[in-house]
Amino acid sequence: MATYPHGLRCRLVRSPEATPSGRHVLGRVAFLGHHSAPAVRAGASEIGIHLVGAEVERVTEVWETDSPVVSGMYQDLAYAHDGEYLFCAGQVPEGGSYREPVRNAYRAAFDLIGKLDYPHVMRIWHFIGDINRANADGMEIYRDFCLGRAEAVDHHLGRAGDMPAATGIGALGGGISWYLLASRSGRVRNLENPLQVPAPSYPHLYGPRPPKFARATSFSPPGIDGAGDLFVAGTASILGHETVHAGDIAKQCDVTLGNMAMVMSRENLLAHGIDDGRTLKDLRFVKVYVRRAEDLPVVRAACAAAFSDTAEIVYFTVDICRSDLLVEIEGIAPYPRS
Ligand SMILES: O=C(O)c1cccc(O)c1
Ligand SMILES: CC(=O)C(=O)O
Repeated sequence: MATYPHGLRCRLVRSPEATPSGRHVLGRVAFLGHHSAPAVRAGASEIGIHLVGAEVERVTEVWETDSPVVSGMYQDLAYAHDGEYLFCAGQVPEGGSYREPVRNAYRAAFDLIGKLDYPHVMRIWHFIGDINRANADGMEIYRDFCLGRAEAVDHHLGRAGDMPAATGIGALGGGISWYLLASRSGRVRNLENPLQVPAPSYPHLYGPRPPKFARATSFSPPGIDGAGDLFVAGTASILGHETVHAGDIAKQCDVTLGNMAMVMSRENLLAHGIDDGRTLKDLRFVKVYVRRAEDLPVVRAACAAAFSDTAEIVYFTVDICRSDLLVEIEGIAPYPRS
């Protein structure tokens, strides 16, 4: 993915293969037909997320570095780190309420980040079973999750503390599976999108505490100018804070892609003090989440037109954090651009 010293690299692997020589695996995220608990396997942190039916191609996202890795378990979190990068994965079991277990899981991760000294979190992913269903108290599970996360973030960063680009999406299995990437000395800058209200400022209409994430995160290792690796958060058909084009998959794709293009644009990077600019064609690793399987052909066509032929694009059929959203897309535009 990147050619700077201490390179962090992502690969999407469709069948088991050997790690290229000189590379070391920090984390493996296997998208499977079942969940598997975070564990250390062959020296790397590994988690299995139930995101595909038995009939669908399985894929593993592999995070590699070029320095040797130390791995271990910390309170149910499986982690690996190389002196510059930390990968950490966790799973909150299925239950009637997520507020407290999510708060505890986030606290464990903040503790680990502090203890190991990787203060710059650059990206987080969460896969939430029954995301649109009610918990035992009648609150939508996504809102319940957001509440626990917001409380942990308040505690560790303070109310104004900002969080990096994230994904919060459905899963086929229950509970919450999640993983993050952090760095020791790189520079993390969280970006907003002028077309969207920052998620942490969403009105109470969407739940008692807002989702704490940025629209994109620029990660620059020491010595690299510009945006470095640009992580674009899970993005959907939201303008301002409102869902637009409920029920219309083609229009939701257009708005989603427009939001992604805007957050990466030169205009937006300059507005955040970053002298750089990217387009949808710079995205190399794209995950596309589609609520209804019957919408896949329309979404595939929109993505094929928008993204580069050399982009790796993976499609999953899962629920999305608002019941009226039909599609959500995330991606990574790595440094250097090609
Ligand atoms: O709550 C989140 O972290 C989140 C982030 C991005 C998209 C999304 O649907 C949810
Ligand atoms: C996708 C989503 O949940 C958001 O942008 O708020």
